[in-house]
Amino acid sequence: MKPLVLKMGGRLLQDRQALDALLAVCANIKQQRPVILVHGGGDQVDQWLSKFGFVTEKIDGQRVSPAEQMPVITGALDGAVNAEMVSRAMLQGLLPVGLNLSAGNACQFTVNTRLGAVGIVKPADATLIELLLTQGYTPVFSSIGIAADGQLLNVNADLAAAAICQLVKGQLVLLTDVPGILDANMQLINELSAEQASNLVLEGVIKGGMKVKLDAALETAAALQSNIVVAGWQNPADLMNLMQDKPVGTCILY
Ligand SMILES: Nc1ncnc2c1ncn2[C@@H]1O[C@H](COP(=O)(O)OP(=O)(O)O)[C@@H](O)[C@H]1O
Ligand SMILES: CC(=O)N[C@@H](CCC(=O)OP(=O)(O)O)C(=O)O
Repeated sequence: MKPLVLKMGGRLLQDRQALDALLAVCANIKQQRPVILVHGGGDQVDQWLSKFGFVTEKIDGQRVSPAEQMPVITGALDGAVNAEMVSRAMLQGLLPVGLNLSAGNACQFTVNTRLGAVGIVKPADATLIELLLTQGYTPVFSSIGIAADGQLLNVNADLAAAAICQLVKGQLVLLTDVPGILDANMQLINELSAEQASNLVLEGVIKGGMKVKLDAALETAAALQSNIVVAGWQNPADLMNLMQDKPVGTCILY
């Protein structure tokens, strides 16, 4: 069965009850099919950078990441947040293995120099992931990558999840802190075509972090010829419903 590639936004880690409930659902799903987790941590990076006295900004939903800030960004995403995610997943019996995007050459990168040490991620080698899945482990990816010359790179976690999903030809679900993509009246959009989406972007209705999520979803939908769901993490039953093909969140059509 197709692996489920689940992206969890960093805000979820600040709500331990919701995180544990969601990971319990993942443990359930894992009895039927492989699960891969990819996590963000944007809020945690904000906190770490400010503690270290750095000022930070985002352009079009992506963090400007000067090389001198990368030890702090890496410490937050591939250190504290990844370890926390692994620890909570372990408690749910998921047999998690913490990884970054360069583990086993899973992904390769070019550098988005306009944003500093930000990686443009592409899927590369699935060998390690497949090995782990075959043995019953749950890969838990941070969104840190390493360029061919060894430079540490910050990758938006939605785009990271999209690349991992394309690599394993999985089912991508992007979980966030809102119930899905909302229209101009803040109502949930149930289904969205690429054309409708681009109009909503032009109208300024879909922006910032949600625009990046949409890009990640559209790219993966086209690559895998399958629909991609953006949904909220607040109600863990939603994920179970989604696995039973019930409509949840916003379905982005390929
Ligand atoms: N049309 C939209 N519908 C829903 N959220 C939107 C929309 N446009 C912008 N957003 C913003 O995008 C945020 C989700 O993106 P982001 O903060 O990057 O989440 P995550 O950390 O889960 O990746 C929402 O909390 C909301 O503030
Ligand atoms: C380049 C870039 O923007 N990287 C993101 C990586 C973390 C992330 O995407 O976290 P969420 O999913 O919690 O938003 C950042 O530094 O915030």
